[in-house]
Amino acid sequence: MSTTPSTPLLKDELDIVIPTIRNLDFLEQWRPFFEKYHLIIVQDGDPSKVIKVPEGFDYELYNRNDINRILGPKASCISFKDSACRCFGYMVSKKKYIFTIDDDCFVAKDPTGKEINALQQHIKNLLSPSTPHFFNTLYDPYREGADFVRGYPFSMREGVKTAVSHGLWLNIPDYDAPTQLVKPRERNTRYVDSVMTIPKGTLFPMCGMNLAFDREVIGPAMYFGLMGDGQPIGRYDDMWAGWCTKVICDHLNLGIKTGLPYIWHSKASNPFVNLKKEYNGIFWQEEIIPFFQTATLSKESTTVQACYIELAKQVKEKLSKIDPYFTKLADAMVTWIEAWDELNPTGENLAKLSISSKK
Ligand SMILES: O=c1ccn([C@@H]2O[C@H](COP(=O)(O)OP(=O)(O)O[C@H]3O[C@@H](CO)[C@H](O)[C@H]3O)[C@@H](O)[C@H]2O)c(=O)[nH]1
Ligand SMILES: [Mn+2]
Repeated sequence: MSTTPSTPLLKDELDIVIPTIRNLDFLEQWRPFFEKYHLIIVQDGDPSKVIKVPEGFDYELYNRNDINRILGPKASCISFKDSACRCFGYMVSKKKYIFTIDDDCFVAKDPTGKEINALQQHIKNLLSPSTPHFFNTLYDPYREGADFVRGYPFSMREGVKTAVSHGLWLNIPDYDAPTQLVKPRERNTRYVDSVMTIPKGTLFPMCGMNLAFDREVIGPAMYFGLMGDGQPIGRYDDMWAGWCTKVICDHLNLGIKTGLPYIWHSKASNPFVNLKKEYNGIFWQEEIIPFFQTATLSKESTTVQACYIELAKQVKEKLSKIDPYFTKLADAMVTWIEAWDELNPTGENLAKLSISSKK
């Protein structure tokens, strides 16, 4: 008889956020795993298009008109005609956890042929600690049938709170355009049965395709940077969020895990279109990465919002020399936090709001 403790459903504490430009038939395959959850659908592109959602799902849907109505001028920080728009869903959610998935991602099978409940694995990842300060060579020590290995300091075995769970993809890998062009037929067939904590001080390329996070702990850092219509860059929205989030997680002693669960990524987007979107990013990231690698946050920054605002100031000071886009991005980062706090008033920022309204 299995003694493995069952994973809580968290059905009333988790929203599923889906950015989309198409009908959501893909949900049929996820129905057994998703039907109990509330969906937040962020419709991108033409707001007059009707997005069909299969019967039986509980959802709220926001198109561009809704985003403009709700945020007013602050809607300028939400990308248009890019999957980065998904972060609006994080902002309007009222739940503790978020899982975001693309509409061309389906249920994958593990090597035994069993369908993978990606959401359940993300919840497992988020509910168990991370180990960013000392690498466990047997990977996730909190997993059934594993543990800390010899030489792992007992004083560090409690781990830290997990803020982000980064899942992977079978079939179409999340490659950049140059790699896609060179290896058009490459498919990811390797199922690696592992979850690892990304060590403190190490950045990683966060993909928004199959991603979950603790919204109460790290939500304000999950701004998917300004991309798409009118912007000189695309397909770096999730990367930007991941780099900001990792610097802030390291500062606030929070963990990020990557590995299981896998989803089945069914469609490769057009590599030529992607090359146009990524072009600047491929050059700029050679300067962006050293910026994040050397970014430091002050000890006075003890909340995600404070860290994020401090980071935005550094982006404006240190990256604007690359391109004026970074001044716009830094301003959008501040607007995002203002919008987040407006939609998610807490004790602290309520006090600030009341002070500013008395001026
Ligand atoms: O203008 C758009 C285009 C697409 N979407 C929705 O976003 C996701 C991802 O779209 P798609 O699967 O077509 O693109 P990919 O290249 O596979 O996406 C990966 O690259 C990253 C781009 O930033 C993204 O995070 C990865 O998932 C789908 O749900 C589309 O419907 C959109 O909203 N607006
Ligand atoms: Mn895709």
